[in-house]
Amino acid sequence: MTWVTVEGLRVSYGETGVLENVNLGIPRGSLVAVLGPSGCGKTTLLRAVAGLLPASAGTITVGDRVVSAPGVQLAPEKRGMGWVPQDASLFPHLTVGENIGFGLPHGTRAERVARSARITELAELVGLPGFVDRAPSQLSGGQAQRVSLARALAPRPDLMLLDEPFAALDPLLRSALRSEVAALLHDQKSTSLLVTHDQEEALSLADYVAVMRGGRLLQWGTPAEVYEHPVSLWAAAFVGDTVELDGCWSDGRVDCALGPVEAVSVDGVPGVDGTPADGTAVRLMLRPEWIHLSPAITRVVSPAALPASSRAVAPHRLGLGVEPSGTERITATVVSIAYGGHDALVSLELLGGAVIRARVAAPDLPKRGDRVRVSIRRPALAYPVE
Ligand SMILES: Nc1ncnc2c1ncn2[C@@H]1O[C@H](COP(=O)(O)OP(=O)(O)OP(=O)(O)O)[C@@H](O)[C@H]1O
Repeated sequence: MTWVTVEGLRVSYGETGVLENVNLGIPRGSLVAVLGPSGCGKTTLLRAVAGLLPASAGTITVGDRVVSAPGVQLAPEKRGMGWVPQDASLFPHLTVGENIGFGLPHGTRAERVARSARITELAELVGLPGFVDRAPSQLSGGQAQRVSLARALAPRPDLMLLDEPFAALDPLLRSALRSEVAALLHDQKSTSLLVTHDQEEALSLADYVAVMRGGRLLQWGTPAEVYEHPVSLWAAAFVGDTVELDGCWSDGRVDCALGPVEAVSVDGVPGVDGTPADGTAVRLMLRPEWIHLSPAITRVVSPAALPASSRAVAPHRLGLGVEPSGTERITATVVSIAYGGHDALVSLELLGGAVIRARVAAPDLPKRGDRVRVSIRRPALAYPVE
């Protein structure tokens, strides 16, 4: 069920338009990541939803409450939203507990008792039960961010807004804290909107990803939909690594430097009823992990019959599960390997001189200079030539 709806949102700074016709539907209890490059308008979107910026057109609804519409501009504190900023922004003169309880009423005795219980509950929830009397200056960056999260969650908001909440943390802490926070938000059944320019963060945390560019939403989908079926080459390259080759459409395949590669055409490739005409020029896109490498064996010889120095690349070193069937295979030479620990990007020179990159699990790496055969694990995507 859609809980938060943003329709036709336009936001400007003076004469300069920043957001144009933004539409979003956030299902209740889900975490949506808005992913886009610096300056595309992510923070502006979050601020408009929070009520910190007026919209010049469009409607924002939370549940059955219209919080922003022509003639309606509900004040931020009346919107029932929690905000987690990039830098925690704790009140330095208050303790951790007072920070967490900041948005909770405490006029009556019953409210003070409930507030105190909620502070204890949230301090435990974010893993800081012994910290309530500490000053914010005595916290690490990660601990401060947890307090900021607890403060935003305390009044049980209808919508959590998170503005690049992990950007200021070091990479190891960032990845640990973001999984923790995502689990916590799910456990609390929070509906959350997070903005980030980090694709790994968006893909690993979110239930849905909205890709944004130049003040507009380019694509909406689950992380897998956005990664595996990007709407444009720009979106493909922004969301992950790509291998791109020019080619020519021919009956469900694209003839390119990899030979004929099975492909699906993306909207915009000229054709009839979504099917491109044979001979249409296209740009083929694959993810590096869709490329499979196997040893370039040209004749069957028992390995035991060969001296050790001349044995071909051992199949187990090339991540050879079952080789995909039905795909064309082409020979290539390994020209370089960018080692990344868990896996590596292996650059391969094809016969015509084109260089492509394949992602290979690290224990199964070939060596520079090895000859390998290349096959494709799944249909590639064909985009219009830009
Ligand atoms: N107060 C302002 N007055 C005028 N222009 C602004 C103002 N704040 C932001 N902008 C402009 O609006 C555009 C969108 O800014 P915004 O901060 O929303 O982008 P962003 O995607 O969040 O970027 P980043 O990832 O770098 O934080 C940018 O071009 C920015 O220069």
